Amino acid sequence: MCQAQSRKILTLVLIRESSRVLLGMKKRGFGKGNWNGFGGKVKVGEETIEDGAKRELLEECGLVAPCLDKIGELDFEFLGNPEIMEVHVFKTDSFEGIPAESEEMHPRWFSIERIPYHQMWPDDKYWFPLFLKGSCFKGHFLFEGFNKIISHSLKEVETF
Ligand SMILES: CSc1nc2ncnc(N)c2[nH]1
Repeated sequence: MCQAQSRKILTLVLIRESSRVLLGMKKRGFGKGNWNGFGGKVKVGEETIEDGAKRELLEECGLVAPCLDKIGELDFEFLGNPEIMEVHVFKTDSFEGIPAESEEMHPRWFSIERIPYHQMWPDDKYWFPLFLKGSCFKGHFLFEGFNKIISHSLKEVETF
């Protein structure tokens, strides 16, 4: 008997300069202890998913990003959980402000040669290199628990 599946729309923003990427150490909640992009839920009443992404970026590290480029869509599924996380991934290299710590996140710049994959979600090592080379991508990751990927699919796409 298959379970009905529902989807939760989430955002993920990566701030990229020529040779470095801004990541945030998640201080609490889901993903605590991982270096993540910035993002989270899209609120009811927010015009677009991109608006939600901009709001989360500002809340989590104090940066204002006037425009975000959509670069990816990642579906995360967890064994036994019918709710699929549909994560819309954005990047930008233009922002205002200085990265600041929040209750959620401790921001830090990482050289693109030294991305801390051992302290990131296990899926990142698959799609982050596509982000770093400027590709757009679509992927699906099936997790058992939060640390084991049972299966995944990932493809580069022309554009969104
Ligand atoms: C639940 S799987 C997941 N992978 C992720 N990669 C980067 N940032 C996140 N918030 C992520 N969540």
